Amino acid sequence: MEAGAGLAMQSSSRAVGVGARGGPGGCRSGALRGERRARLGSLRVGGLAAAAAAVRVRGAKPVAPLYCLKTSRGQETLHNSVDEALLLKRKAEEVLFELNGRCIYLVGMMGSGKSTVGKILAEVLGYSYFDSDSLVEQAVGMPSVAQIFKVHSEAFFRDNESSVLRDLSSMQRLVVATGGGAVIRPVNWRYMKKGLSIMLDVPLDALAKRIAQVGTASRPLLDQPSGDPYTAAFTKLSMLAEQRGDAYANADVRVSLEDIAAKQGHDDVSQLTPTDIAIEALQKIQNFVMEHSVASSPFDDL
Ligand SMILES: Nc1ncnc2c1ncn2[C@@H]1O[C@H](COP(=O)(O)OP(=O)(O)OP(=O)(O)O)[C@@H](O)[C@H]1O
Ligand SMILES: O=C(O)C1=C[C@@H](O)[C@@H](O)[C@H](O)C1
Repeated sequence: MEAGAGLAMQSSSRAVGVGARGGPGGCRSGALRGERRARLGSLRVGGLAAAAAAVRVRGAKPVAPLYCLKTSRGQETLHNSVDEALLLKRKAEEVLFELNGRCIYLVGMMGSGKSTVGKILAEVLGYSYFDSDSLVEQAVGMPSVAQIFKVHSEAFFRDNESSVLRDLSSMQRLVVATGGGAVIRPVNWRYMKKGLSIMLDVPLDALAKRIAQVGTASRPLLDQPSGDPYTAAFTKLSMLAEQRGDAYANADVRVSLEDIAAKQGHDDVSQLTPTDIAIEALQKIQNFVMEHSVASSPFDDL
């Protein structure tokens, strides 16, 4: 089956909310409706670091700040998530224009949050979301990447991964969460360079903790039948990171969780929400597009 045949089935641009921690209880961008929307022009962001202290629509005068009310932990969290959702929405509006339909490819190690952050970006940009691992599963007709590796081989998986990326590269307005190893084949970069690529850079310790939490069975390159899952994941991820460092560096922008945490005054990346990361990704995209004047679409000439 051709990889492209499954694309429509997988698309989901409405997959997740944009609230704090990305969880079901998080505050969604729907919070923008009503009177709060009118204040968007100059919202002071109490819940984020000083760097993100103010968001202003061009030419608008500052209005009353929306600070966290520190009366209770719950209220503070609510305000933080409203601040985050508004900032995310505002950034997405700016970036959307500059993207001009270009696709976004998220690259990074296993567990780096490509799917989690990718769904948020797709939702706020109104893009369709695809996961290249899932598309390979559909194309091959097998329920998991792990099974494809077992029954066929890694090389077979990689061939199909390249076909999927080739098919996706002819489209517009997509956010694609790529497989962790998609970066190793130069031909995949030819496809991904039709859009903008973002590398999610997450410390290995945080990756290994995330992966150990859910187990390694679904990730064949990390799977180890016995032993401590954290140690197994950490050891293998360290090796892969070493091998793939240069390949990940091909990405147009790098989003470092350590940098975001430092800006926000956290000493641990685990305190960052997926929304924090999505906001930083949008900011980095905007900087990249402005620096490289790539506002025109690669499809303009076609
Ligand atoms: N910012 C975050 N903070 C804490 N946990 C997170 C964060 N982002 C993602 N996670 C969790 O880490 C795990 C991996 O995330 P996700 O599936 O988005 O990564 P991925 O890069 O798509 O992984 P893979 O390439 O292996 O499929 C999930 O359990 C997810 O809930
Ligand atoms: O890092 C990798 O090489 C992989 C990551 C996963 O997303 C899958 O694409 C597969 O398990 C291989």
